Amino acid sequence: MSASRALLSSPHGVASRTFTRAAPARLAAPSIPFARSGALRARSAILSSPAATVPVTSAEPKRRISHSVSDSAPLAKPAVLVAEKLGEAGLEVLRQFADVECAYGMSPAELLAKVAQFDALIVRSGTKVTRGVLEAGRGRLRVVGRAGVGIDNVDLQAATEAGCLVVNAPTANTVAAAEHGIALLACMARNVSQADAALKAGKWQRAKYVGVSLVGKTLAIMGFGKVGSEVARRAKGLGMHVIAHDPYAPADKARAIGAELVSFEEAIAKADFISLHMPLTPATSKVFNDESFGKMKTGVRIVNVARGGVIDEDALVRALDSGKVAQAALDVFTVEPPAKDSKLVLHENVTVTPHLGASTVEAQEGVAIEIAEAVGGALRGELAATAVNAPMVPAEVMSELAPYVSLAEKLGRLAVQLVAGESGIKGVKVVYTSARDPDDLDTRLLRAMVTKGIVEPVSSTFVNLVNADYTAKQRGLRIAEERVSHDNAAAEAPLESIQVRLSHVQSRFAGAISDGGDIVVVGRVKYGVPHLTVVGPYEVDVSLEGNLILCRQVDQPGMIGKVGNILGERNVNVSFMSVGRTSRGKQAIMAIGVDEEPDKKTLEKIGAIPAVEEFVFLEL
Ligand SMILES: NC(=O)C1=CN([C@@H]2O[C@H](COP(=O)(O)OP(=O)(O)OC[C@H]3O[C@@H](n4cnc5c(N)ncnc54)[C@H](O)[C@@H]3O)[C@@H](O)[C@H]2O)C=CC1
Ligand SMILES: O=C(O)C(=O)COP(=O)(O)O
Repeated sequence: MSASRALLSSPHGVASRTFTRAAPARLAAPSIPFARSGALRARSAILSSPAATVPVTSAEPKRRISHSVSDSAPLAKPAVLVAEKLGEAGLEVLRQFADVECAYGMSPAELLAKVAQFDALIVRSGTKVTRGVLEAGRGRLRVVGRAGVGIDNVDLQAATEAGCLVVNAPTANTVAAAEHGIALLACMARNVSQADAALKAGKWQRAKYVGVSLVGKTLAIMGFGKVGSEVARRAKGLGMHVIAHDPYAPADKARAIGAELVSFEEAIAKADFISLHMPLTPATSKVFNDESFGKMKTGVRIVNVARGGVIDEDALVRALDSGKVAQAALDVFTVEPPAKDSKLVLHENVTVTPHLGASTVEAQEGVAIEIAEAVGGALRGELAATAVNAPMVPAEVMSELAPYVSLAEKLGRLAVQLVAGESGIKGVKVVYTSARDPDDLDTRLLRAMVTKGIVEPVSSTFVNLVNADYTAKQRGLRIAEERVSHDNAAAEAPLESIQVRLSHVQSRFAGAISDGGDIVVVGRVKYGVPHLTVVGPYEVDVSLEGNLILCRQVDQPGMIGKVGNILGERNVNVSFMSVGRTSRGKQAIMAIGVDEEPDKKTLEKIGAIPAVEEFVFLEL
């Protein structure tokens, strides 16, 4: 049996059965059951790490990466460069297996000059691990450890190209960030930093610094993930009314904490205080801008311990000057450190801290240990649950399976980008249609890819084969699977189609909602390329490459030409176009593959065509 066939083998042995997998309670190295001989080889290949250059056999107790040293040769200790302050407890862990050099405050040139002498580099948010750094380290540098959550300072693509594994420490600083959010909230409301500065300057100004109370006020938490939900818990304890906006969070998780999930518009309109906890993604970049500030209550107060880039900082200065926003408390900035003459930082109604969210003794100890262990494990070639750029499957297994793996991820990405509103994702169902023997369909890898597609575009979590089920469980995503037999015994392809269904969820594109009220997308592989074949009730056929515009319109002649012309005029190259309709003369949808993202004006022009009822731009 081929490696890819082995990957699809199943222990279940029953066709057309429905089963819901409960994700494992504890994270463990995955055990993938295989029914046939040859499977073990495939299994060990799947589990070997990204930089794997030596395929290993299942008999080996530990898996290794990129070591050319034979087992009998004495192994030199790896060298680890720690470029930013790391907790002593983590340094102790590192020293047990590595020669450790701490070189804090290096200039970019110093880092470039040094990095080639090390097997691993550990950083926090203050060091830019650029393509140049990764190229300078090529040949020796195998692991970059980010002692914290956000990896926006690491060039992931360059790391992957250099065969360098990037690991992070995503959980140990959650509580610290939440506590800092609460600290800023209270400080801001009571003018603590302004009053402190005044008193130290000899001014006793009790009347000037009358604050506002928190109890009974409405706090909107934007981004109900790890940090946001901890802030919610604490704010409830302060007697605040907590609402939250997170289109991808499960409503029952919010309910359990006593927070109500609402739409973006409702959250910002109702809030007295707004606390930001979403990751910086293309969708959240500058989402707090003139328009959104305009919709807030006059006198709203804003806290940001997420990433500076989610706020248009010039617009915030304008809103502070006009009094629309009464106060802001900021731990993070678009550029760090911000300019010394930054109007925002110097604004009298703004409280600032220099990216201190994760900076508690306890969090730094936790993060340091978490990253030291992750780096140690990665250097030994063990599986890294917190690997950020680990590919799911090594090359030899990918040959036949690659398009299905990509299809599963892209359907997940597509489905999650269609989600809108306040209800959150209640459940995910993946339906595989296959002509293969039921024993030959283990869907673990495909399920992991769907999870990756759903989670990564909207969070700071990175999903790989090791952590997929754990991540889904942690986020409250219940992923049910169904396998449907396809009656085509001669079919060579492992799968006919994959359907991803998000149950009872609101959508940015009503055309993606099926009869049952679910967002439904279906795809299949054609000529080795993943294609989208169904959206909601509509059949389409568009290759899943580049980006996609979905457009719902009244079924009438000339629509393709109109939309095509608008895109052509703006130099947007159309790679694919397909129209699907439920019945003649009623409604149709157009799926248009485009190489580049059309600008706002172009999209508005498409929306202005009278027969167009709705449209959405999706990144694949
Ligand atoms: N200031 C500091 O020192 C620290 C900052 N952070 C930052 O805090 C942020 C949150 O971190 P975690 O909670 O660990 O991440 P997380 O991934 O657990 O949570 C992020 C949440 O935001 C939601 N989200 C995504 N797009 C959204 C949108 N458009 N609108 C509303 N919600 C959206 C996601 O569904 C997810 O639930 C990250 O940006 C992280 O880098 C984290 C730790 C320390
Ligand atoms: O973990 C994160 O995302 C943070 O923002 C913390 O950054 P730091 O490690 O304190 O430089």
